[in-house]
Amino acid sequence: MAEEEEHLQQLRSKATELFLREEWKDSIDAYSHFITLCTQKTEKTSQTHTHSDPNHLQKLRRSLCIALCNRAEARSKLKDFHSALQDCNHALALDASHSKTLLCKGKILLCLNRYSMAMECFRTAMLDPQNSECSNEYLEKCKKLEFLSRTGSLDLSDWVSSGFRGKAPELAEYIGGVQIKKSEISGRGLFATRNIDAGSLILVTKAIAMERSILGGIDPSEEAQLAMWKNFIDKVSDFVRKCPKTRGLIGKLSNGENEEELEVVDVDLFRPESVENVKLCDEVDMGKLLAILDVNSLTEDAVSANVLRRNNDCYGVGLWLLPAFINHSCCPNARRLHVGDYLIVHASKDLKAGEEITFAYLDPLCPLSKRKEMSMTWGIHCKCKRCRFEGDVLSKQEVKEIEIGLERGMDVGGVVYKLEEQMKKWKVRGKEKAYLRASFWCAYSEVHRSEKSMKRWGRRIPTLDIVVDSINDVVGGDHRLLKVLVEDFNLKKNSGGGLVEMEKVFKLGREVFGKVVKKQAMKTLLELCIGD
Ligand SMILES: C[S@@+](CC[C@H](N)C(=O)[O-])C[C@H]1O[C@@H](n2cnc3c(N)ncnc32)[C@H](O)[C@@H]1O
Repeated sequence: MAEEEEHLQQLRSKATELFLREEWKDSIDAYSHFITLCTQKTEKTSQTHTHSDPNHLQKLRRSLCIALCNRAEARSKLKDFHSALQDCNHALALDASHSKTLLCKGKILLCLNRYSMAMECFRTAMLDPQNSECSNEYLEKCKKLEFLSRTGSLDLSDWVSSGFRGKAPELAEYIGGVQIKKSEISGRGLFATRNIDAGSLILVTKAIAMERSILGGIDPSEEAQLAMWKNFIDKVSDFVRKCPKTRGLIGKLSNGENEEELEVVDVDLFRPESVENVKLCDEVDMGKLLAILDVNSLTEDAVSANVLRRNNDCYGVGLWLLPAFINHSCCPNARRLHVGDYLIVHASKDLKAGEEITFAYLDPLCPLSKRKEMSMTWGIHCKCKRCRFEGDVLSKQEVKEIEIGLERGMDVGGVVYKLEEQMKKWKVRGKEKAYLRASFWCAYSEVHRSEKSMKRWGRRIPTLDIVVDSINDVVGGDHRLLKVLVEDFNLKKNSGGGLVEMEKVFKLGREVFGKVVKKQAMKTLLELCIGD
């Protein structure tokens, strides 16, 4: 008996030592060994009641509770949140008021963005004077995040005003008025359930996994990209293995095949607090997982990420679950912004209830042929209204000549003039005119930048603000259009005018960056936009 006690004592000391040295994996193994033996001993003792010390059972339970709590903490350090939570629940079943476990469980729930549940833990942990100060700090943080996640009232102003320097602001997951439905574009899509005005927040989602790499230069080597992609896959598969909920949800994403037959998923499953309702799936095989990542992963190419990348050549790839239901359109109505591991999606046009929310997976200010080429990498064959219209027009000899002329370095003013004249002849108006202008944006912007071209063509082609307005109407906010407007505004401001232009700039600014910043921070963004 004494030998058994001594062995347990030694095991516990070894596990604690490893834990204090932050050797998480080894300490988990040592605690697991201790927990198994201690559980057996506890059961035996409680069955026989033969031990002379009446406090013995209580001591064993206490040791078991502490060991489970420490293993939970070690597991959470390795991001094995599911098993860590199980340990916490087991420990709390032994002692419901064990404040260290309550604190540990609260922190894990906070990492999983389950704010209300975390708050409960911190409130109870506060009852222990030893942990009350720390629990209170966490409780306050949790309250703020819970409010953010309920209301979506995000404000990135301070961070933006500092030029994205320093620590990114604490964000919370938020799901606005959206639902997943069958889409006419392909498979399932994300739809607005209420009217959402341009600039308003739609979603804030934390990545399942992200990999960032300092790739150096604008054209990183294939080797560096492959290494980053491999690390990313390892991270996702590790997470999927450890977390049944994530496994269940990833299994619902498209792998690019038979999309029309895929199940329409309830958006509530993606709320961090609604864990228990997910129908768990045992396994996602590696082949399917790779296909899913291929179809649904996003690179960090949004504006804030670009700014970050400019500072340190950082480049990232990640998987965000709910945004993975957003289909592509060449006339998108939503944009994304990256902040840390979070993806922020906002409306870049006014959305009507019932309307499908779409991103541009590829540059919408490109000619159809280029867009087709780029969409091959996504494995999609876009059949949006714009592509269908341009497909018809492009078969016309005159447009072919315009394209060839551009490729051969023909005077851009002449190209724009010819295109505008042809559109008049074919009676192309409104949106359709904007489709073609968007496709030839390069030529429009170049001619307006060149004094020489403007002298020659200026009076025969539409002004830049007419072009920007019409393109903006179909592609939603775009930073290149914004840059033009800001430059125009600066010119007019210097000659004493510019109020109307300023209003336009701020409107387009909200479409490009979202309403997540105050006016002062928007000015910083506009300056960055010009500098690009
Ligand atoms: C990120 S998923 C979007 C959600 C997907 N429709 C679903 O049901 O899960 C990307 C896949 O959707 C399809 N897709 C998205 N936009 C498309 C478009 N404009 N045209 C054709 N297919 C599209 C393609 O199969 C693509 O690989």
